[in-house]
Amino acid sequence: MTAIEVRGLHKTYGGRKVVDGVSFEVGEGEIFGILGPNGAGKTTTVECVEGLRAPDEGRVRVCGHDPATERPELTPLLGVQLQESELQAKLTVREALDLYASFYERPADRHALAERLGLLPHLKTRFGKLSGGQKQRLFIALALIGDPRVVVLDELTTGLDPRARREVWSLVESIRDDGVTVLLVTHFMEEAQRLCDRIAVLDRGRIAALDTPEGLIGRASAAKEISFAADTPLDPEALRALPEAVSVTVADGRTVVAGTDETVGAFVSLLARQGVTARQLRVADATLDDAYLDLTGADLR
Ligand SMILES: Nc1ncnc2c1ncn2[C@@H]1O[C@H](COP(=O)(O)OP(=O)(O)OP(=O)(O)O)[C@@H](O)[C@H]1O
Repeated sequence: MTAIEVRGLHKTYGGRKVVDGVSFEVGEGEIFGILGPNGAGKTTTVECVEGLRAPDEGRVRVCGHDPATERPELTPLLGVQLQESELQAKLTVREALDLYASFYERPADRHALAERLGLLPHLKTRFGKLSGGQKQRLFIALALIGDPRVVVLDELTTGLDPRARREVWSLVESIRDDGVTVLLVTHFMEEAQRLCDRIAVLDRGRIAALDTPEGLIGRASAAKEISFAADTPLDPEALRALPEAVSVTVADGRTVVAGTDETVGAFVSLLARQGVTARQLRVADATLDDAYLDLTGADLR
């Protein structure tokens, strides 16, 4: 079943189109990522899904409801974690959970939720005293407190250290394992690659690509990257002539050849023919970063 449907979404601010015909569908139980450079229109798109902004044009449905006009029907079905959320510094974790639970007719079990998110030891801690990771876990708890079918998470792990980020990823996976559909806005390639079933790459208000992480990586112009140092320099022209070689660069004594599996095979034969020994030889697969750069010309790293 389709959990989220977005068709021909348009949004203009002051004569400038920031969302320009965006369409996608998210299946029930899917983690769907929206990735793109700053200002690409990601937040505007998800805020239309959340009913926080009204589209100028287009159709948006969440669990079959129009977020712009069917807010009461949608409230128990949709959980939202806002970008740069803040709570009153003096509010304790328990008070925040109680307050948000009071918005719903049938809230989730607060104790079970706090336990699952590792918040039980912090119930009496004031929001202002929580670490970044603890705050993010609380925001996830608040997004889940209405026991929703769909949850929107916008830049969830920005500002977290690598350990806290991984903890949050495991939580997102466990949410999905419970059958909840997740719409995730992220700036992190590793996060998108690890978590998302499918990703829409948004660029200047349009979808530049929509595919599985593997499918997107397959679109990178170079699927393999060979890098090495050689005592006897290899002729760059011979390297450029390798089948399917996309580029050859030499810097600080290391040569990098971007290409495909076929390039790698031919490169090994070339080494043998010329009797050259390659030191510190590495062959790396293309990553989502490479595909992203090819698709948008932008660098998120
Ligand atoms: N209320 C508004 N009024 C005018 N312009 C806006 C408004 N909200 C967003 N914009 C502009 O629309 C464009 C898209 O913004 P949006 O926040 O959707 O992008 P984003 O992809 O989420 O960016 P980021 O990664 O920086 O959060 C930006 O240029 C932004 O400045």
